[in-house]
Amino acid sequence: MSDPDAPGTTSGARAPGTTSDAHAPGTRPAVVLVGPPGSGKSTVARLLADRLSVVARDTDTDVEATAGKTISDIFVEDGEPRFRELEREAVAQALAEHDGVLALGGGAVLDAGTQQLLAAYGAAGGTVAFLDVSLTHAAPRVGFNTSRPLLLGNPRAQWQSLMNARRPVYERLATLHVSTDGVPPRDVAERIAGALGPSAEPGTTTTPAVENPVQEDA
Ligand SMILES: Nc1ncnc2c1ncn2[C@@H]1O[C@H](COP(=O)(O)OP(=O)(O)OP(=O)(O)O)[C@@H](O)[C@H]1O
Ligand SMILES: O=C(O)C1=C[C@@H](O)[C@@H](O)[C@H](O)C1
Ligand SMILES: [Mg+2]
Repeated sequence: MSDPDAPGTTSGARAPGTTSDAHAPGTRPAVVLVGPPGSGKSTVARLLADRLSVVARDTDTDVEATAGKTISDIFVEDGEPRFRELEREAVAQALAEHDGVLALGGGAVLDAGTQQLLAAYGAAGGTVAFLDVSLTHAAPRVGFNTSRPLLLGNPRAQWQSLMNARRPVYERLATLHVSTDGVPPRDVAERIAGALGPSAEPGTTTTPAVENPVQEDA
């Protein structure tokens, strides 16, 4: 059994009121990863956390820990609205207390409150990285099996439909846009680490290579 707080591990949800990561007031994630299913958020979060010597956290894992069941079971037994409620709470809690790499569930950005929190985090200098991927590259990664309840039925069409609806949101909230098509997860993590700049690159003075600066909405 690995140490849950070791660098690169994915931490789960904590009991309300606990502070096992010893977060100081004002603490925020080093980076938040957003993107559709199969974009590599969970995978890259672990690799990037290793790279930065911090802890990775995944709101999907947090929701499952809180509910005591898998996301698929939450969808079937409690419905998507209940899942989204648990997800909204998990995201808010993680944004408030996690100081490592934070991977969000693919649809977390659809919630208006979450959008506000992410916009404020980005405006305050936080990094929201949108892991972009095309259907062609997402398909073999996701495998389109039953563990992703929203992709049941016609997985390819469902994925593309989700992505079409969400792309504007991902792009609006992102402060960093990383295309992952044909890019191995480790290289995706490396690109993000490079974009985070000197604070994530001890001993260097490299200018952050932000590929897609924040776009302010009117
Ligand atoms: N850049 C990449 N290139 C090739 N395969 C990748 C890449 N990123 C992730 N994968 C693979 O794709 C699969 C899905 O990745 P992962 O679970 O990290 O995606 P996700 O964005 O977290 O999806 P979800 O939104 O469903 O949680 C994994 O098998 C992973 O190894
Ligand atoms: O894209 C989505 O809406 C989802 C993605 C997964 O990360 C899970 O959060 C869940 O399966 C829903
Ligand atoms: Mg994931």
